[in-house]
Amino acid sequence: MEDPWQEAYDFAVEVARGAGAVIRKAAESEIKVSTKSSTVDLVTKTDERVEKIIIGSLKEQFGEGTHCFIGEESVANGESCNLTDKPTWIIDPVDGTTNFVHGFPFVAVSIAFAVNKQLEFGVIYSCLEDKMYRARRGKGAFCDDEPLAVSDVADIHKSIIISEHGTDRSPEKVKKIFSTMQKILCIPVHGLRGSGTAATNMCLVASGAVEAFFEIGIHCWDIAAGAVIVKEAGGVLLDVDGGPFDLMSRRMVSANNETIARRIIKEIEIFDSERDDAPVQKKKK
Ligand SMILES: Nc1ncnc2c1ncn2[C@@H]1O[C@H](CO)[C@@H](O)[C@H]1OP(=O)(O)O
Ligand SMILES: [Mg+2]
Repeated sequence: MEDPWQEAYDFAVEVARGAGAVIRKAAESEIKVSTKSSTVDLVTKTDERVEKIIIGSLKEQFGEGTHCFIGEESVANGESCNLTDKPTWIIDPVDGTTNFVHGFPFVAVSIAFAVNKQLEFGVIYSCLEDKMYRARRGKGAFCDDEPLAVSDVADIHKSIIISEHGTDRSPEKVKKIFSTMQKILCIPVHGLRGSGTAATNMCLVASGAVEAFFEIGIHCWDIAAGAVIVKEAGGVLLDVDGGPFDLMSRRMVSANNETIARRIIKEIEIFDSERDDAPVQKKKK
């Protein structure tokens, strides 16, 4: 078969659009909030409902036996988070749940697809802005059919960098996060930002609106689709220690180029976070 995954790619775009419409509608009604690992780790009925809709549609289209599914809420409910060679969908139904709860206007549906552990395509629908980002390996990245390209800034002093604070409030981790941000701010850079969703942050790198986004603590479903979009827009992905990007490692630097990525890496204070594919799966965040 010449182009085996085009149908899956097109279908993912439509599924993301439909899921985004459900989220938009839910954002207009009363949002009932529960918590997962801590009081700041939020989940809503919409997260669970939208994940069921997405996985249900994909299973109906592609069959349950041949394709595997890694979804944020399924993993929180005890399902496995192992990436195998099988065709695998990696799904975050509502990336930016805290934003969704507060009405902060960046919320994204993130759907990625990997085969033989290689990411084939990624779709991110920023549903409150109504922007559809997508990329297929080797075929470029787009936002609503406009090609995307990363910024050409190579001087860190002329950059905007995104990072986030995560959901862990242990003082040692928060201290490292703020110390890293302080060091980067004082390089100095033009500014620090954060949209509250890793998926949208990666789209901002791919669009050239910022030069880099890095974070420790994120999960594979937060960054899988964004990884394809950043790469296809001409950007780079690295581990926070400068090694190769590892989707299951819960940490990542995405940037417009390697010079910017490596300059940021010099300042990052690394802290531990259990891998997504750690042998014993607990409820974690
Ligand atoms: N423990 C964690 N630490 C850091 N970021 C996390 C995190 N858990 C989830 N994230 C994700 O990182 C971004 C903000 O830090 C969001 O995309 C958020 O996804 P979520 O909204 O789906 O939970
Ligand atoms: Mg997420």
